[in-house]
Parts: sequence; structure tokens; C-alpha cells
Amino acid sequence: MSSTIIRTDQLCYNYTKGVSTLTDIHLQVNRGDIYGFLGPNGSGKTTTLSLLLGLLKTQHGTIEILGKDLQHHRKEVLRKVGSLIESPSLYNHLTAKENLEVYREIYGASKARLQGVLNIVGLSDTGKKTVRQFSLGMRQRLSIALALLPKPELLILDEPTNGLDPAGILELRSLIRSLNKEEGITFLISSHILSEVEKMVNRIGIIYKGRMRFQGSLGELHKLQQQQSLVQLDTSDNLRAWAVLKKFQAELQDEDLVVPYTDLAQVAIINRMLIDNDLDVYNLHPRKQTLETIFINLTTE
Ligand SMILES: Nc1ncnc2c1ncn2[C@@H]1O[C@H](COP(=O)(O)OP(=O)(O)OP(=O)(O)O)[C@@H](O)[C@H]1O
Repeated sequence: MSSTIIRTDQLCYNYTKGVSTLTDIHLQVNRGDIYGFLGPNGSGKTTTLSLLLGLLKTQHGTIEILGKDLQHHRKEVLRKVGSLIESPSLYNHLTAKENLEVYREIYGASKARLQGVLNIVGLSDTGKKTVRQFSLGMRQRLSIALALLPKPELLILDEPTNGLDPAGILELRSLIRSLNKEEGITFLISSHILSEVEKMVNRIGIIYKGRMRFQGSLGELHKLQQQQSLVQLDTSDNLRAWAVLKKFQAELQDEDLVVPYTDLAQVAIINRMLIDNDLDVYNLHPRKQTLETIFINLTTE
């Protein structure tokens, strides 16, 4: 069985003629991934997810889901995909179980499956409580239970952490992790806040103004973070210091000398080299990039 669950190639989309909303989106989600699809508001996440779910018609490029071309195998493919893209219509006057019962027949799921998904999302003991009395986190988990009824292989969640309090985010994160581990479900999760998904995803795609700016493992993003960490220096002779530190890819930026570094031991070596070359160090300031600053750098002009 193919290990690629979603592959898009040269996916483009325009709502308005002449105005590109998506340009050449190449998304690759592998079986077993929890893939974080990140980008600021308006960058094109929902448009991409809508195309993947056949809610918008592909104008250019290809979408392959579970090894099949979406355009030619739409029904067959989407049967194996669950989603939470617009808030699903939950009935406020019904209990969690009654809500699931409404959808159970549509999805052809068994009563045992209904009870199973209630257990999975931790709502089996809500009894006679109606959805009106549910917290946002509970509603979100009930919506996920609905999406789980047909036993999907892939779940696509659009901004599932939106509006949740920290406890709700933690619950959702642990639910997603356990569904991934225990039920083998692959996830594609969009968010505009890196820190809210960073702790649960293994792969990341970053989109900005309709273009992919990064795609890779969380480890690769960390590598980028390390590569972009800089030590800022001021010495008695910055030009000579620059020559001494050339092999570290030192650069002169205006008056300052900046040198990329990966760990603090390297900063100590840089300092020693300057002193050994009779240069006085007036200022040495390591500026470690955070994942958040990398994300911001990738999603600004
Ligand atoms: N139905 C529509 N008609 C015209 N333009 C649209 C439509 N839906 C979205 N857009 C525009 O397409 C661009 C991408 O929007 P999209 O909703 O895909 O972004 P997003 O990353 O999901 O943002 P958000 O986090 O705000 O939902 C935006 O400029 C948006 O204004």
C-alpha cells in the first residue's frame, strides 16, 4: 500500500480571474503523519483543504488521495476521509449520543461504533446533558466523533484549536495523538499558530500568500532554526575580526559582525579566536532563533 496519503502537484486556484489564491501547492502527507498545515490568516489553508475535500473544483494541477486521483475517484476516496472544516451542524437540544445517532445511519455505522467513538473522544459519560450545555472543547470532540463514525483513514481538521482554552487544546492534542497511534489515523491539521500544533505534529507545511514556503519534518524545521541562529559581535576591529572568522561564514552587516552558530560551544570558540588574534571583544550577543521567529520570517515579506 502506498505510504503517501495526500499528494498534490502544481495545485493552483483563483476565486477571481487574474487573482491567484493558490500557486503551485505541492503537499505531501504520508501514512501515519500528523501534518501541521500552517500559515497566517488568509494564506490559503481553507482553500487548499476545500480542494482536497472536493468542496471546490480543481482548476489546475492534480490531487491524489490514498493513491487515487480525486477527480476520477471522488466518492470512493472521500468515503475514507473524515473532516472538520466548517463547524458541523450539531443539534443543541440533543445529547452527544442522540447527535451521533442522527448521523449513524447516514454513514451506515453500527451502534457499537457509535458507542466506540463516544468512548474514544471521552464523551461517554455526558448522559442526558445536551450539546447546549457543552463547552467548546466538548463540542469540538463531538464533531470529531462524528467524523470518526465511518472509520476514516485520514482526518482533515481546519483550525481545530480555534477558540479553545489551554485545557481544551491539551485535551484535543492528546485525542489526536491517541487516534493517530491507536487507530492509525493520518491527520492533516491547519492552524495559524505554530505553538498550538508544534507539540503534536511530525511534519509541517508552511503556506504564505498561496505559496508553500516550507515543507518537511519537524526536525528539518529545527535544523533551519539552528542554521539561522546568529551571534552578533562588536570588536576593536570588526573588519579584521571578519577576516579571522571568515570560515564561520561571518558577515558584516552595517557596523555589526554577525556569525551563524549552532551551539554555544561554537560561540566560545569564536570568542577565543578573536582574543588569540589580539582583538578586544566589546559585545558578544548570541541570538537564538525560535521556531516562532522562523515561522514569522517565512510568513512575512
Ligand atoms: N469564497 C471566496 N471568494 C473570494 N475570495 C475568497 C473566498 N474564500 C477565500 N477567499 C480569499 O482567498 C484567500 C485565502 O483564503 P483562505 O480562507 O483559504 O485562507 P486561510 O489561510 O484559511 O485563512 P483563515 O485562517 O483566515 O481562514 C484570502 O485572500 C481570502 O480572502
